[in-house]
Amino acid sequence: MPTTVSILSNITDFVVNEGHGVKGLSEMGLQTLPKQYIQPIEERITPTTVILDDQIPVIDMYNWDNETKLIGEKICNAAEKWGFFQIINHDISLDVLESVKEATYTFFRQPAEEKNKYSKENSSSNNVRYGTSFTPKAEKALEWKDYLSLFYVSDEEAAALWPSALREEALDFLKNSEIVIKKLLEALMKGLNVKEIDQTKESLLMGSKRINVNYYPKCPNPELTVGVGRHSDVSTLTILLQDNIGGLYVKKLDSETWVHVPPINGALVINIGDALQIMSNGRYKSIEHRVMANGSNNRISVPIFVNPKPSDVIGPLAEVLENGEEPIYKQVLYSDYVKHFFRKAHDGKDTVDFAKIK
Ligand SMILES: COc1cc(/C=C/C(=O)SCCNC(=O)CCNC(=O)[C@H](O)C(C)(C)COP(=O)(O)OP(=O)(O)OC[C@H]2O[C@@H](n3cnc4c(N)ncnc43)[C@H](O)[C@@H]2OP(=O)(O)O)ccc1O
Ligand SMILES: O=C(O)CCC(=O)C(=O)O
Ligand SMILES: [Fe+2]
Repeated sequence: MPTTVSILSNITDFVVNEGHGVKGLSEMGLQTLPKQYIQPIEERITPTTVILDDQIPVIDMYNWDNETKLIGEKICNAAEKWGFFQIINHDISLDVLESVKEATYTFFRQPAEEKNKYSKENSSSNNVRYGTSFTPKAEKALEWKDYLSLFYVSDEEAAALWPSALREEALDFLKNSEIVIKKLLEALMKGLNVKEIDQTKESLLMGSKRINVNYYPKCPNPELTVGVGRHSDVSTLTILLQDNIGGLYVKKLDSETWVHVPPINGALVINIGDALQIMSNGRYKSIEHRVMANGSNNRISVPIFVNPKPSDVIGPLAEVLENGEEPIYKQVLYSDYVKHFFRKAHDGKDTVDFAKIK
């Protein structure tokens, strides 16, 4: 049985290689944050940069069938001004949402040896990955988060490869989100002058999906570290289910200030990702966000990343450039873009420079 002292002398082994994660560290009852997790001051979330008198829009989807245009305009406005919004009355049942949250706990409660079967080193597939922080090998300071990441290929592959602790519940959330994803994309495309989402567009906008489950355990000295560092998602859009703890912060456009995303029971947080920022030639904003660690509670979240297919080439859509607008992004192979994102530590909005016309 390793002692606390021996674990602390080799944090990376215990947390990363043996698969105990930060959950394992947290459950040892640490009083002080290990030095590996101490973030530089400029990366910590401090009250001085958080504003309380503004928040991301909350959009009610209840009357979608009768008010498609009005609700669609609110969605496009939010995508341009905030890049983030919450939706309520979206038609995914509370049961589905509660079940996937519970299953997330079921997965993370398992022993480290069980979860570590899905680590990068041990997983039988690149499409299923359990890990901690973001990309520990490339990070100067680690992030206080464990995750399981599941790339959806087919129900058959999920049945064969996804952990049974959450397979059904994750698939249910994915399947039930399909209708609202299509509504959101339909509205966003109308705002870009795209009349119809044909097969090519469907692949570009939602050709692949990844569902992550994130676990942020209670943290000693939460003010010195982060749950997730500043980043924008590389998706087309992300649908995020969060629990009632809070801690997600979003950067306000064209400012150095941040707003908190308050948990609303039954709501989903939607954000525009880099792929849609690029396709819209910068009209829709893929906004930086980050997660604060929490000193009193464990927190979980479940994002679904709706993406182009890895083999798609993305760039500003022809419909957006029709009026003579100059493209600010070039055409890039989506899998190259994602690999670039995953190979470096979180660095705010720098990923999108990969696609910028210099
Ligand atoms: C984990 O914490 C996160 C995650 C995020 C995610 C935000 C998103 O927006 S995810 C949306 C991602 N898009 C897709 O999944 C699109 C489709 N997928 C692909 O194109 C490919 O699966 C691939 C991701 C490009 C992987 O390609 P492949 O060639 O098969 O694999 P590798 O060469 O091994 O991967 C390249 C490089 O990335 C690392 N990596 C791969 N997958 C993940 C993953 N799920 N999580 C973390 N890291 C991953 C892999 O280790 C490789 O790095 P090396 O250093 O080993 O070369 C947002 C915020 C978070 O905190
Ligand atoms: O946990 C959250 O609230 C956000 C997580 C996130 O930004 C991500 O996984 O990309
Ligand atoms: Fe994110």
